[in-house]
Amino acid sequence: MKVFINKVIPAYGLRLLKEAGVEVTMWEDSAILSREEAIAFCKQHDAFLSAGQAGLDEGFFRQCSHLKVVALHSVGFDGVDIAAATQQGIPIGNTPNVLNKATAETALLLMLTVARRALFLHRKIKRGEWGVSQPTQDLGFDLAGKTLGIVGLGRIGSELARMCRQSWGMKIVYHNRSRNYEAEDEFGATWMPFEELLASSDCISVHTALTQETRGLFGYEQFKQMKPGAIFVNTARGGVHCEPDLIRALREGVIYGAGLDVTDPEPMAPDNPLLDMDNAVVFPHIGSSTVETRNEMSRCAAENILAGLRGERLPYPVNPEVYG
Ligand SMILES: NC(=O)c1ccc[n+]([C@@H]2O[C@H](COP(=O)([O-])OP(=O)(O)OC[C@H]3O[C@@H](n4cnc5c(N)ncnc54)[C@H](O)[C@@H]3O)[C@@H](O)[C@H]2O)c1
Ligand SMILES: O=C(O)[C@H](O)CO
Repeated sequence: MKVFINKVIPAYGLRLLKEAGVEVTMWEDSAILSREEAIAFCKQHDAFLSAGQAGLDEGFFRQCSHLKVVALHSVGFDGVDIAAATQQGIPIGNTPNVLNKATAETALLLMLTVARRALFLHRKIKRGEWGVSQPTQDLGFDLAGKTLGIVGLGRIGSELARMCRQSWGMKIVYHNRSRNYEAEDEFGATWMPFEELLASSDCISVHTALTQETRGLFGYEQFKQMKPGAIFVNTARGGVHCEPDLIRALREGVIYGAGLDVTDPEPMAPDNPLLDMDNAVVFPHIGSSTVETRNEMSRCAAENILAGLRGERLPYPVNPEVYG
């Protein structure tokens, strides 16, 4: 059995595959594979482990209908035509839960960095502007005791809520498609309509998947409905906010600041205005980028591949309906 891997994944997951006798081809070049190149490789293999690949659409799955499994090295599966994979009988797997803490920590890091103006202050020292500090100078604001609004209180949103409630005593409000009663019981989270959450939160963190419903959910009108002193954080997908609207809101001081781990497109161009703004911080999509978490993600992906190759149900299935 042969698996094609389109990027370099941790040795941890690779070892699981090799120890099980799977023949591995891994694309180690820094040049990203085109959709056509990925299809050509997949045609020579029984399974595909994808750490982000453009064009996993209806045509891809039609041309690669022989694949016994496609294992994503991510929890998110936007950009993958799941219905088309299911139609071709291909199980898709992902890596849920193992990255909750790392991604929630990234959101928290962005919240703190923006609230305390950390990047601006770092640049100030670099410019030689660390003079006599005045007690009224370079002030940020406390997260402690403030209201955190979470849009999408699923696995990662709940982890962030837990951290912020337990360690910062933040009040948690949320908007989700359905009520999350466990979270309400565990950390007193309060569900509210989207508009009410916008107006009530000192910090808003986005944790929904990117779907037709959530694309462009945050535009200028939504930023205007937020408190003028509020922070916007997005570690979900860049498509959930409208970037030109965010830039306008930040320039006009409509909101206090923004922290982004995700942008649209990725990678962000080096001349993007957000990179020069003192009230914005951008990370290059590193939510799950810790050694421990990436090892665990590679384990999940390898286990999905092995189960798929054996014709067994995937341990972390995205489309369980494929089993009928
Ligand atoms: N920055 C990163 O590196 C990184 C890492 C992991 C995940 N992510 C992103 O985070 C997303 C969330 O991951 P998760 O594991 O917590 O997923 P999840 O499915 O557990 O949580 C998503 C939540 O959003 C809710 N939701 C969906 N559509 C909604 C809508 N229109 N309005 C309100 N709520 C809605 C769902 O009900 C669910 O509770 C992923 O889809 C991925 O895009 C990013
Ligand atoms: O969805 C995910 O898991 C991340 O965004 C990719 O690492």
